[in-house]
Amino acid sequence: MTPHLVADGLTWTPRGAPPILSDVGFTVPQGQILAICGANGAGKSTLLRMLYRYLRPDAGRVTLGGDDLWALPARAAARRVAAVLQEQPTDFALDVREMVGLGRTPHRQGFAASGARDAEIIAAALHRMDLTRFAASPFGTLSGGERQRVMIARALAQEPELLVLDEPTNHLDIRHQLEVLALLRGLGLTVVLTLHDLTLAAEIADTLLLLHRGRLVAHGPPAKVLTPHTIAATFAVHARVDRSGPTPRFSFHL
Ligand SMILES: Nc1ncnc2c1ncn2[C@@H]1O[C@H](COP(=O)(O)OP(=O)(O)OP(=O)(O)O)[C@@H](O)[C@H]1O
Repeated sequence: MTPHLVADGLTWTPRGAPPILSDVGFTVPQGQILAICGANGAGKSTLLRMLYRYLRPDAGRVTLGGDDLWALPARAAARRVAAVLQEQPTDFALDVREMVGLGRTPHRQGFAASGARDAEIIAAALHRMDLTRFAASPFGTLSGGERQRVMIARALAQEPELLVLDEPTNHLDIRHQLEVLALLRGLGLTVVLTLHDLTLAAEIADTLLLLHRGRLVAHGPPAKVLTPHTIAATFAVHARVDRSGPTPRFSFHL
């Protein structure tokens, strides 16, 4: 089966600095979830930026459904890839429905007003993220976790093929963490996300990629990738992996 997303040889070096990413490659089949894990500064957000067409790699390629992402017009790429980032927007004057409605922008023709179909899609995204009661609230009055759910709803309203999320469970309480991850699983979309919590990553991801100083340490099914050896190489900690339950549990020490 042809993978839906292919990243090949991704490399990026800022001017006058050492490489941030070196020859990173992976594939993600249609509808699967890839989790990227690594220490602070490992290059995870930099790698995501190449997938949502924000940072052009110095070398390497990203293809989605066989199309080179960097050869597509920006607007076409924006219809196909949605990103939920750690930095949240500051347009606090918009209400939640308007904020989610921004996800429809790449689908509009010229200055056309949003139509009934847009309104339906926005309402469905609000409902999915348990935000309907906040629809008329100003974005700026929401809690950090509620804002995070708005950003995910906005990405869903975009109806992308590929959803990229940078630490999507940040700010979320335990219930909403589990709900968001369950929702991502149920979407049927190709998803790439970064997560610091290895237990959550092992639970949600079909495949997991470990990055250390911009280089790939391991890539594959979580049970194969997350070993004491690879965790030590990635995070410089000793790890114990308890595999007695349905999903692995980790304990760490220095
Ligand atoms: N434009 C830039 N110019 C120079 N260095 C950069 C630039 N962007 C990122 N870096 C550096 O690249 C490294 C990787 O950054 P990145 O944000 O990708 O890490 P990360 O793995 O997402 O980290 P975290 O877990 O802390 O979010 C960091 O050391 C960062 O300082």
